[in-house]
Parts: sequence; C-alpha cells; structure tokens
Amino acid sequence: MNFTKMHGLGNDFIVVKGLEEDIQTIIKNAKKICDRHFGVGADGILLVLPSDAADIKMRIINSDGSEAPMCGNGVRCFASFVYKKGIVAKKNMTVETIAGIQRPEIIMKDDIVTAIKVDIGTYSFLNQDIPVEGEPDKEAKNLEIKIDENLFEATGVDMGNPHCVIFTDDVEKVPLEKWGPKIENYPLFPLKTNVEFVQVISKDHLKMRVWERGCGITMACGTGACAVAAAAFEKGFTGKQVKVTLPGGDLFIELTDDKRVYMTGPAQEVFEGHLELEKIC
Ligand SMILES: N[C@H](CCC[C@H](N)C(=O)O)C(=O)O
Repeated sequence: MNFTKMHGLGNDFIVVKGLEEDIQTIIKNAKKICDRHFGVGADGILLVLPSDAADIKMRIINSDGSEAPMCGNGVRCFASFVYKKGIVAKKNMTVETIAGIQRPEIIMKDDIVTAIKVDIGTYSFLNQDIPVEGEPDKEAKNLEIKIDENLFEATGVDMGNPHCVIFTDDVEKVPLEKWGPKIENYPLFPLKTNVEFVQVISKDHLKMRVWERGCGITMACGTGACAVAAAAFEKGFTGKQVKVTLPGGDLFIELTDDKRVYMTGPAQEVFEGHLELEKIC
C-alpha cells in the first residue's frame, strides 16, 4: 500500500489513492494500520475515490476501523493532497462524503498551500439529525449526561457527524481519558458521539479538547471545532466568527445566518510511505 501521511493540527491521517490499492483489505485492517506501535500510526485513513456527484469522493475510516460520515481536518488534508497530486486541478472543488458534498477552497501564497477554507455545510441541534434519543424534532440543547457523580448539561450538535459539547471553566482540568469514552458510548447517542469540552476565553475565542468517536483523544477535531462554535453562538457566548484553540493549534470558524459553517485551517504532509499489507494483516 502506497500512502501519504498528513495531519491537520496534529489530527493525523494515512491518505491512500483508492483506485490503486486493495481498499477492502485496507478497511478490514484499518485498526492494525493505524496502530502507533505495530502499524503506520494515525487517527484515521482517508481514501481517495472517484465520484459521480462531485469532483472526487472521500471515505474516512477511524483508527478503530469504524467508518465516519465526515472529517473536518481530514477534508482539508484530502483537498490539499488531491490538488497537489493533480488529481483535481481546481482550487475550489467539491468532495463527496457520506455527510454530503463538502466545498474546500485551496488558499495559496507564492505557490504554497497555506490554508484550506471549507464550506462544511450547516449545523443542526435536532435530535433526528445528530442523532440523539428523544422526540425527533426537539433540539438537543440541554441534554443531561450523568457520569459517575457528575451531572453535565450538554448540547448535541450535528455537523454531518454527532457531537456532544460541554462547557467548562477549565478544559485542562477535565479527565478526558476517563469521561470521554463514557460519553462517547452514552445511551442517548444511538450512533455514539464525539465529545468536546470547551472553555469560553472571549466573545471571539474558544478553547477545547476532544475525545473523538472511534479514535479517542486527538490533537484536533475540525467538525468538533465547528460544533463548539455553533453551540457557543447559540448560547450567546460568542459571535459568528471565532478562533477555536485546540491542543494542536487554531482553527477559524465562521457561521452564517442560515447555520452554514466555514472552517479555515492548515494541512501538512509529513512523509510518503509504502506498507507491505501482508506483513501486518
Ligand atoms: N471520529 C469522527 C470522524 C473524524 C472527525 C475529526 N477528525 C474531524 O476533524 O472532524 C467521527 O467518527 O465522527
């Protein structure tokens, strides 16, 4: 398997040209391939595939082997990859995902890709969209999450994938490795959920940490940053333009009046590699 290792603020991916590889074997062995000791090591695998509905298609496989409908840091890495490889010769492209068509724009300075701005679609708080157990057309704005002796008030957000957002005074004090998996698998979320703890720094600055569904603690989560920006705006904590600081760095999120979200941030290649699949499968 030939691959390119990339990351978006430390949320890292193995990018593979799907038509040139045995993707069924790759998907079946994603956990081993993503293992940081016995495999290549990554939070997930991004598969480049042809599309009838867009310029190109992206499939996302989490490091536990589950398939995700959408990945914010991933779509920035993906867009940079297909542009630089000449697979899609357009700076403004469309990318088909399970969550819908994403619209990344490659931003360049002196022929270098400096950032990617993505129209990541619209956010929703509706139970039926996230999904969250309960009346389908009710908004998941005051979920009660009970973990051990702690009772959290959470906001459920759909960003094409599910997010459980909890506001706190100090994200550094959150025992994420303890609470993350319990919330990820909480009965309210039939498809499990990504978990974000977020601290309001100012009207235009949020700080967050994330436990990702199917991955665990990551350095950054693009859809998670969009979800916390949407939740903070709806609660009146922030405006429509906000910097979200994650352990791996900053993302810039813009919301529109019709709940559309734009995310801007970097994507970085690290190395190209070759893996003999039979050696670990
Ligand atoms: N673990 C996520 C997919 C990756 C999302 C994250 N890496 C991002 O940047 O949005 C899920 O199962 O919904």
